[in-house]
Amino acid sequence: RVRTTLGRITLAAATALAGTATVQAAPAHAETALPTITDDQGRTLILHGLNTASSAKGPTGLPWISRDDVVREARDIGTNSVRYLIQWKNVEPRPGVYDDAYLDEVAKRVAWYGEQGMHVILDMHQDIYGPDACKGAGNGAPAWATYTDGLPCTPQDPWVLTYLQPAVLRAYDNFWNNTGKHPELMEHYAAAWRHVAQRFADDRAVLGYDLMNEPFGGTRQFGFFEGPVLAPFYQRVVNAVRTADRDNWVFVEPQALGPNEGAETSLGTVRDPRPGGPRIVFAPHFYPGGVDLGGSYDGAAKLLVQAQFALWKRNMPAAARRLGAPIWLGEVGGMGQDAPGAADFTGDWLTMADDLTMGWAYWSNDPGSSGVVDGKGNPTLFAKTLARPYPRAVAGTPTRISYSSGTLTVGWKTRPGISAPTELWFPSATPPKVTLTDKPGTWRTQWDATRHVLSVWANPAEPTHTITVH
Ligand SMILES: CN(C)c1ccc(C(=O)NC[C@H]2N[C@H](CO)[C@@H](O)[C@@H]2O)cc1
Repeated sequence: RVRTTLGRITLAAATALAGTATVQAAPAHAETALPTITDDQGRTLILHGLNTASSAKGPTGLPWISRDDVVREARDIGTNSVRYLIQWKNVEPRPGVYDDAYLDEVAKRVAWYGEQGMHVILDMHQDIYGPDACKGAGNGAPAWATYTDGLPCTPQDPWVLTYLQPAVLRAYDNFWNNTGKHPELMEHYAAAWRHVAQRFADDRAVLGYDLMNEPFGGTRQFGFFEGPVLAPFYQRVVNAVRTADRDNWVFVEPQALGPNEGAETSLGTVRDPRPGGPRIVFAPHFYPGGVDLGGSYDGAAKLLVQAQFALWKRNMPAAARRLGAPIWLGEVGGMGQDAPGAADFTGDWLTMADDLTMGWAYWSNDPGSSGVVDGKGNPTLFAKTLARPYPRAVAGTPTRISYSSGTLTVGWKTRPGISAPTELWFPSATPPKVTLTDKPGTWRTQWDATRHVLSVWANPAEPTHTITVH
C-alpha cells in the first residue's frame, strides 16, 4: 500500500516536474472572488452530490439506483446535486447512430433527481479509454472508436497502471489524433455531446455537462497535452454543445495524472460562445496519496497527503482564476470507511471545500466500504460525515462557509436583483437557532421541516451578511 502510494506520488511528482509545473510562491490571497455557478434565480449554487455511479460503467451504461434510493439520499444526506455517469459507448453504439432508448432511460433517472429539486451534471465517463482497449479493464468509448493497432495489453494491479499499457496508450493517441490517423474520433465525440445536449437542453433538472472524465493524453502529457490538445478539443465540444444548448453549464477537467494529486495544470482557456456570459466550470478531482487505492490517512502517509492538500488548495483555485471560471470538485473520496484516518480525511477535504466556498461530488454512490451505504444497505461513516449543514443556494457571492462543532457560519455579499432566499440544509428536522448581522426587523427566515431547509431573506440594502446557525 505504501509502495502504491509512494509510486503514485512519485509518478505524480515526476510528471508534475516534467510538465509545465513550476513551483511558484503561493499567490497572494486573491482579492476578487471566483465566478460562481448560479441557478435560474441568479443565486450561487453550492453543489453537494454523489458520483452515481461506478456501476454505470457496465454494459447497460446505467447505475444501480432506484427512485427510492434518490428519495432517501435527498432526505438523509441532503445532497442537492448528482454527478451522473453516462457512457459514450451507450450514447453512440455505432458511428453516427445514437441510442435514444438509452437516453430515455437516463432521462427517467434524471427525473428522479428533478423531483427532489436536485441538479444533475451529466458526466461522460471514461477510465482507461473503454472496455475494448484492454480486455474489459476500461469503460467509456465504444468498440468502433477504439484503435489499439493490435498492440498488447495486460490489465494491471493497481488498475491505474493499465493506462501505461501499449494498447491503451495507442487507443488514446488515435483518439487525440496524436498519430494523425484518426481525426474523425474527436469529431464523433463532439457530435455525440451535441446529441445529448439536444436531448437535455430543456430538462430543468439538468444543470450541465462534464465533457470527459479524467482525460489522459496517451503519450502526450501535461504541457504537451492540456494546452495544445485538450483545450482545443474542449473548445470544439463546447461549440458543438452550444449549437443545441445555450444555457446549461459545461464542466471541463484537467488531466487526472498530476492534478488529481494537486500538481499544477496547464489547461488552456476554453471560451463560451453563448450570449450573456460564460458558463464554463473548472472541475478537477482530488485523490491524494492513493487514498482511493487502499491508502490511509495516518503516520507518514498523512504527511504526504497533507502536502498534496496544500498543493491542491494553491494550484486548483489558481487555475480556475486563470480560466476565469468557477471551481467545482468533481470527484473526491474513494477511501474505505475502515481505512485508518478515513473520518479525518473526509473532515479535512470537506473543510477545504468550505474554505474555498466550493461544491463537490463524492466518489462514489456505489454500495460498499467507500459508499454511503455498505453492501448490506447500512449507512456508512460517509453517510454521516457528508450529511452536514451547508448552504445549498446563496443570494449573492459567498465569502465564507464554515462548519464546526455543530455551528454553520455563512457569509455573503449581496448580489443585486436576487429576490430568492439563501437556503441552508440541516440533517435534523429541528428548526435551528439563527443569528444574522443584518439589522433586526429587516430580514426574515422560514423553516421547511420536510426538506430540513432554512430559507433566509436578508436585507438587500445591506452589502454583506453573515449568518450563524446551530
Ligand atoms: C494515470 N492516470 C491517468 C490516472 C491515475 C489515477 C487515476 C485515479 O485514481 N482516479 C481516481 C478515481 N477516478 C475514477 C473514476 O473517475 C475512479 O475509478 C478512481 O478511483 C486516474 C487516472
